[in-house]
Amino acid sequence: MNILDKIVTDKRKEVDLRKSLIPVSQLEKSVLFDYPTVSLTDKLRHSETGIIAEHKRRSPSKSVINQDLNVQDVARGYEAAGVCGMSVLTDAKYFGGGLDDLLVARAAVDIPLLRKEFIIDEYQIFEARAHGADVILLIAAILDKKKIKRFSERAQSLGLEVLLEVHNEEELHYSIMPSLDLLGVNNRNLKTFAVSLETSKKLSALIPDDFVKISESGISRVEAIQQLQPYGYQGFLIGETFMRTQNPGKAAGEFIDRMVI
Ligand SMILES: O=P(O)(O)OC[C@@H](O)[C@@H](O)c1c[nH]c2ccccc12
Repeated sequence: MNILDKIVTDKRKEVDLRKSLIPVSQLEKSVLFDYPTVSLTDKLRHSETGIIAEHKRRSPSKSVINQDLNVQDVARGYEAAGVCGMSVLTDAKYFGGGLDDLLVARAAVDIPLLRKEFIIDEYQIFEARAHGADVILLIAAILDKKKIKRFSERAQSLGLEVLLEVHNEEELHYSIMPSLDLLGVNNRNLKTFAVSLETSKKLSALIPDDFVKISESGISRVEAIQQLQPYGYQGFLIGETFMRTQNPGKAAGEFIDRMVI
């Protein structure tokens, strides 16, 4: 079993348990459920930098990245740095995150928040909405076309935007549909952890212009972004490069400063 299969197997059990504890009807009653959402798409279309900064304590590929920070500080730091949005890992077992992190970030900042999660069930979309997300991630590698359609339509009906993540041409072919807002190319292969910016370059021409394109993972230098921009990328998802430092907000701010010189 590859790591992605393992994550999905565990996620199935986790979601079934969560569902039995908190029904959708209860999530719908949460204060945040009807709270207005902010558009990441709009922010990226009007930005010259397009940085989406991630909160990630650890990962299966890198083990511990940074366990010592508090989410509120990180979120405020990212917002002050001028990022377009923040991605919050909510998976506990493999990434050390949780839905509480999303709630704390929501209380701290107004920038668009992405729930970074392995979504395999519509229930998780209701959870995302109830915990202050503006955008959800759908990973093509773990979903089929029918699910992508059902989940993305559900998300949009709840006022959320949808970022679809792909890693290869085949995934792109079956998953492009009008109910998506943002198309992300993951430079990291989630099954092998191999990282290559070439993935973003190769797939860019196959993504229709109506979607905002995001390049995800393995970005550590401004030069990488300058290489990707001519391929039409308007968003850049960066985690480790910022989270490895003691002050991710400061690192993001310095990175952005270097971009606009
Ligand atoms: O830390 P990096 O290499 O900058 O990567 C961030 C982000 O792209 C990565 O965490 C990610 C992209 N897609 C995912 C799907 C699930 C979990 C994590 C991810």
